Amino acid sequence: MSEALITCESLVRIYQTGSIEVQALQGLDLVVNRGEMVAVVGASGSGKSTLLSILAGIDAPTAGKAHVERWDLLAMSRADRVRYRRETVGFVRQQTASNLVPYLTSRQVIDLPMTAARKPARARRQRTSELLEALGVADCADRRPAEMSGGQQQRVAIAVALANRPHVLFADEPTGELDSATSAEVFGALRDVNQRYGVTVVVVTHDPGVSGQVERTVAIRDGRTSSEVLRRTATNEDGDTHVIAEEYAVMDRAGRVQIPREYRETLHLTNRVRLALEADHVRIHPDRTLP
Ligand SMILES: Nc1ncnc2c1ncn2[C@@H]1O[C@H](COP(=O)(O)OP(=O)(O)OP(=O)(O)O)[C@@H](O)[C@H]1O
Repeated sequence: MSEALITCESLVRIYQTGSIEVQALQGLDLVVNRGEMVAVVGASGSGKSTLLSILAGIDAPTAGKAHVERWDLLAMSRADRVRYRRETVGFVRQQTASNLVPYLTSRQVIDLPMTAARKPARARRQRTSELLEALGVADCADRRPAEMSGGQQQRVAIAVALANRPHVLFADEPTGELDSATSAEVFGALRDVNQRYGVTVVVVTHDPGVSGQVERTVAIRDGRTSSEVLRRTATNEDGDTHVIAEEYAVMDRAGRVQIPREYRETLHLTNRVRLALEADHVRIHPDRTLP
C-alpha cells in the first residue's frame, strides 16, 4: 500500500474582499502518495493556485483538513510555517523572473535557501554543483537570469526549490511563459528529479500535452476535485506497449460522488436516482417515477 504524503479532506478557502466572499475551494478532496508526480488541471478560477499556495504553506485554509507528512496545515504556528517552507516543500512559480534574483548568479541563488537553513559551506557548494549538473545547467553556474533563456531560468528555479532536499515540490504553471519545445524540456526536468530524487511533484498546468505525460491528472472544477485520469502502460500479446488512460470520479469519505454533467444530461438524471448494488459494481438509473 502506498503511503499518503498529502491528504486534503473537504478543504475550504474563502477570500473576503469587503462584503464580497469568494469560495475559491469548496470542499476539495485529494490524496497524493509519496513519490508520485501529479498534474492538477482546471479552468481559470477553478482554485488551482489557491490549492497550491495552501499546500506550500503560503496561504492558510478556512476549513476542512489538510496534512502534508506530519504537518497539519490548519494548525501551524508562524514558526512551524517557516520551518515547513524551508524543510519540507519547494516551490516553482510561473514567472521565470520571480523565481530568481536579477543580480545573483545561478550558483549564488541556489546557495541562498541553504544559507538560510544554516548548512555548512562545503555541503552547500557540493549540493549546488550536483543540482546544476542534474538539471543540465552546469554551464549557467556563473550567469545571471538576464544571461539565460526562459527554459534555463526555470531549470535553475527547480534547483533552488530542491536545494534543501524537500520531500515535495510544487510548481504553479512552471511552463506558462515558455514555448512548447522549451516547456517539454522543463517538464522533462521535473519528471527527472521526481525519479532521481524520489521527490513528490505536484504541478498545476493548463497544458493538456503536459498532463498527458504524468501517471495521474487531477481535474478541479469550481473548487472541488471533479475527476482523476490515471495512465498506465500496457503491453499486448504482440509485445507492443500503449498507454491506457482511465477516468475516475472522486469519492469523499461520506461516499459522495459527482456524476459528470454530460452523463446527467444524456440520461436525464435529476435530483433523485435509483441505485442498485451488484456483485462488483453499483448501477445508477434515472428515476422512472418522474413524469
Ligand atoms: N487573494 C484573493 N482575494 C480574493 N479572491 C481571490 C484571491 N485569490 C484568488 N481569488 C479567487 O479565487 C478563485 C480561485 O482562484 P485561483 O487563482 O486559485 O484559480 P486558478 O484555477 O489558479 O486560476 P488561473 O488558472 O487563472 O490561475 C477565483 O475566483 C479568484 O478570483
